[in-house]
Amino acid sequence: MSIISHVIVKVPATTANLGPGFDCIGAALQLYNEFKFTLSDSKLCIKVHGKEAEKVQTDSSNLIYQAFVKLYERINKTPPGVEIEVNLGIPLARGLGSSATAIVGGLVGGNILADSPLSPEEVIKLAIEMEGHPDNVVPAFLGGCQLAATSSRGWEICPVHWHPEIIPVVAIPDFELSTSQARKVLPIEISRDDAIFNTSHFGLLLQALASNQKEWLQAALKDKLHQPYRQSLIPGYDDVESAVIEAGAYGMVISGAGPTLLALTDRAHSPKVVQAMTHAWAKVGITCTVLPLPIDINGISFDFSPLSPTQRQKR
Ligand SMILES: Nc1ncnc2c1ncn2[C@@H]1O[C@H](COP(=O)(O)OP(=O)(O)OP(=O)(O)O)[C@@H](O)[C@H]1O
Ligand SMILES: N[C@@H](CCO)C(=O)O
Repeated sequence: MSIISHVIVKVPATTANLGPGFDCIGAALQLYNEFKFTLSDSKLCIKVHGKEAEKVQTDSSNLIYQAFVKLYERINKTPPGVEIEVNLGIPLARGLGSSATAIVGGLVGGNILADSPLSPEEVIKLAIEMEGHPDNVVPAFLGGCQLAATSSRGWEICPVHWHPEIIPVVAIPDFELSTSQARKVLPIEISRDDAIFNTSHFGLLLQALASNQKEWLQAALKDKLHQPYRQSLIPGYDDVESAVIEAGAYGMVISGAGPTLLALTDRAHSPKVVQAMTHAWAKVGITCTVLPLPIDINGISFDFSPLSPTQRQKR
């Protein structure tokens, strides 16, 4: 029996892939969704607040609720009645890990209300299983920049040092691109040359992120696994990239599956890069919100209240 009446879980946005690290690396950003789970005797109730709130399902197909139910399935218990209140700070289907926040939020909220039967490692594993790849859910849960690789134990998760002088700037356009649509355009097989290209550039990326070595970062953000195939889904990609380089950034990549674009820059060039992204996209008729977003180093955070003695007696 739960001794907790409600829990609030805050989960950061994430930017996955970082160029050559398709499906294996991602970093948490200081932009958040917040989920409040309250035990309830009545049927499921989901309330959503914030911009784009009307786009989120409020029935049992809601991804947060699906994750909540999954948690209870994993521990062989019937899910309790719950009211879910969502404060959306992260735009949906833009490549900033909104689905990962819903999955992580639902699993963590469910686990806490069930008195934490699963360890953090088990919750992360379940989140990867639900999302299908680790590069958003792992940094969303743990914070910082995280690399995940399969192993005989399941997953090896490894923090990646991110030099504090490397500033992420995201340009979030006013159109959506679902991850499933952006995955459909990818080839099933790639050539050996492209595999070597990505292996070498990904190795360089890890060293470049840790050292802030300018030339390494400039080269390391290149990729041949997904970006060349996805660029045509993002109008104005080449214009924004040229403007960003001209403004002094190290480079630009697609954030997650897109359409948000991520520039990496040093602190001094950050204001110019913000302007360049805004203007370059406006020139091709696309309105966007451009934000320098520092790395979140904490991952999930939560706050909960115990049941009152009267509530305990009722249950
Ligand atoms: N806060 C939320 N509550 C419920 N469902 C959500 C929430 N955020 C996202 N979703 C679900 O996830 C879908 C978006 O997932 P999708 O993977 O396409 O985009 P993303 O996670 O924002 O981008 P990326 O995976 O590239 O970072 C939404 O259409 C919605 O169904
Ligand atoms: N690695 C994933 C991230 C988006 O969920 C992709 O690029 O499709």
